[in-house]
Amino acid sequence: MSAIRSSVSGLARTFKLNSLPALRVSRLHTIPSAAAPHSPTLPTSRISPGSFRQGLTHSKFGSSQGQCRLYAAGPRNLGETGGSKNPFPVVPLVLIFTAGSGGFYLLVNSRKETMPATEKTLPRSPKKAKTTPTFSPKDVSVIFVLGGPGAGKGTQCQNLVRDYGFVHLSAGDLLRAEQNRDGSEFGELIKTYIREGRIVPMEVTVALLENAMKESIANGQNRFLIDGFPRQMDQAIKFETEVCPSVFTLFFDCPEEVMLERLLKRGETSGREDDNIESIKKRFRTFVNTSMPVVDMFEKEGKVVRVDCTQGVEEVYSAVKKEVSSKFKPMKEKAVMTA
Ligand SMILES: Nc1ncnc2c1ncn2[C@@H]1O[C@H](COP(=O)(O)OP(=O)(O)OP(=O)(O)O)[C@@H](O)[C@H]1O
Ligand SMILES: O=c1ccn([C@@H]2O[C@H](COP(=O)(O)O)[C@@H](O)[C@H]2O)c(=O)[nH]1
Repeated sequence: MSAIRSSVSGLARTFKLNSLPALRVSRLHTIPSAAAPHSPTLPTSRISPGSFRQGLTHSKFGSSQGQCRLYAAGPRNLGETGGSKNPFPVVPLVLIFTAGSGGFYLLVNSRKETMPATEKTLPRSPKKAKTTPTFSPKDVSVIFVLGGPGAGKGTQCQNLVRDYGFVHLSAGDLLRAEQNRDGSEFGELIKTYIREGRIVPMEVTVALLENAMKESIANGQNRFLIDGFPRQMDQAIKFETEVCPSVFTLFFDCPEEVMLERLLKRGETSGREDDNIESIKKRFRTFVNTSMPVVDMFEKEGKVVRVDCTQGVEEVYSAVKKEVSSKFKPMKEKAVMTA
């Protein structure tokens, strides 16, 4: 075996592989050498995944050249091969090399047969997580608006839109619109999650928000109230890492009994499938268990502005305005036409 190894590494440093498709070879990168029992004649300790990687780095598989350097080791003295005194060592070496190449080919082909169909089409390296947000906080301002169901988030956002020119994006509204969109592949899923008061998988919601933001930014708007989001820790991290870090979170503090009363009243006319007592109770539970930890996390970062929401709409808005004014200027009064 050692003679074979020496011979191959010393003599056959370059050989043609242009008949092997690149896919089969690239697949070898992921095969541990321990799982390569198919060619007893093949010196697997030399043809480690690392060796292939190194070889492939310098080769042009699938190109017209189609040659692959296999080993980095230097050439060996032919006289060392097995200590043989044969003055013509070329013939056994050629035989050994041919056997080795055949074994190699069989090994490569056997991997191809056992490869799952999906893996054949997958890219070799998994998609890397995004590390830079799409929008810079220098250009785009995001305020998260959080609070229990029925606390009055939407109501106060409307006031801020009027006075400060924010774009109001309610995650719940976006999800409901997607749910009702003809042909949406997520419609049924969203419906079930909303009815159960559960949090829709974040990829859907983050994509809806990001798309809506892009549209508004294209229209020259760059201040956003993101209402009812993030409601779960993973959403918060994904959004701030991949879309845009927030300026702060406006948290509407409201006891459950007040929220329940408001929601039941709203349910008389809202037509919302989750404004009923069963769904409301589930939403309260989700809020306490899943969404409050997000508020707590931002609070620890000193990024929460808490507003008491038990008062009437105007009183609550005075408190909201005070907080928002410290960071954002109100829009100028619209010019009024006079006769
Ligand atoms: N301060 C308030 N006092 C009395 N009623 C209010 C007050 N704020 C909002 N409401 C009413 O309570 C109901 C819930 O308000 P709103 O829809 O703004 O809450 P929300 O927090 O956005 O709810 P959800 O999270 O379920 O969308 C509405 O009918 C609204 O008119
Ligand atoms: O980020 C989010 C926001 C909302 N949902 C689901 O929508 C409903 C209704 O949300 P509202 O803010 O009350 O309009 C909520 O109960 C969740 O089921 C979500 O999944 N993710």
